[in-house]
Amino acid sequence: MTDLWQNAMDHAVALARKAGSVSVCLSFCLFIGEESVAAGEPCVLTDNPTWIVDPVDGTTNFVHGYPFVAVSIGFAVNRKLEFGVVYSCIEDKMYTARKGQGAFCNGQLLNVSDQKEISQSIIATEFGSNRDTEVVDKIFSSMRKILCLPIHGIRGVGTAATNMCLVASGCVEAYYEIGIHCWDIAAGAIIVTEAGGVLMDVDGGPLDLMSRRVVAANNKIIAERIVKEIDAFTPLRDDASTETED
Ligand SMILES: Nc1ncnc2c1ncn2[C@@H]1O[C@H](CO)[C@@H](O)[C@H]1OP(=O)(O)O
Ligand SMILES: [Mg+2]
Repeated sequence: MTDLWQNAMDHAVALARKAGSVSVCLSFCLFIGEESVAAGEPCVLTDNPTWIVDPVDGTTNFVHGYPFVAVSIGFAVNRKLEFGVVYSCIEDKMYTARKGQGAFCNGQLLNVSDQKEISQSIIATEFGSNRDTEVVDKIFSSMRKILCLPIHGIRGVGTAATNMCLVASGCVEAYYEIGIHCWDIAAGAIIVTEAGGVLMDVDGGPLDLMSRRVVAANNKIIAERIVKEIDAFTPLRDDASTETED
């Protein structure tokens, strides 16, 4: 039987190669994109097939020439991700994952790290974009507590999509951040789970794509260990102005 979404995924791969020029929509699909939402389009995830796109993830990096920028294309049906494509443009790394079929980087199968000891782990996170001192204090407090568990180190390449692919690749054990948007993490989310990893909210509950909070980890042990140390806060949801009743 023809795999309809595989065809769509191949289309996404081809488009991601044209980094920065993504303007894609099948006629029956909805679209959530950083630029379209900034232009006033709704940001609501329904059961309809929906593209969730960030044409340039790592905008600050891009502006400064810091060499990590990604195109992120997720595709959800019935609010569940069917596939994800992240193209790390400068590195020329194409990460792909189709539900139930594994995660790949340039065609090589990806597996998360099998590390269970937090003290042997590298954790990725970011300082974020919010400069309110209360928020910055919470971000530093979380980092301080996690660093002093202790862990091997903290990293972050400035793009959520790439940070998640690094979890999928086994280079870092986990990535967490508060303040990102659904288009930053949608594609990376399925790449992480297809590589064997787990996703959760920063309070340990299930991931909510619209909540602007994410923990992606190689396993539940590491995820739950860092959740204990995160000073959580609650940014305005991505779907705040468009929430519909279920
Ligand atoms: N207002 C903002 N400023 C900077 N980074 C932001 C942001 N909102 C979300 N992010 C995302 O957070 C991560 C870095 O902390 C990046 O994936 C970045 O995506 P962006 O480059 O597409 O904006
Ligand atoms: Mg982004």
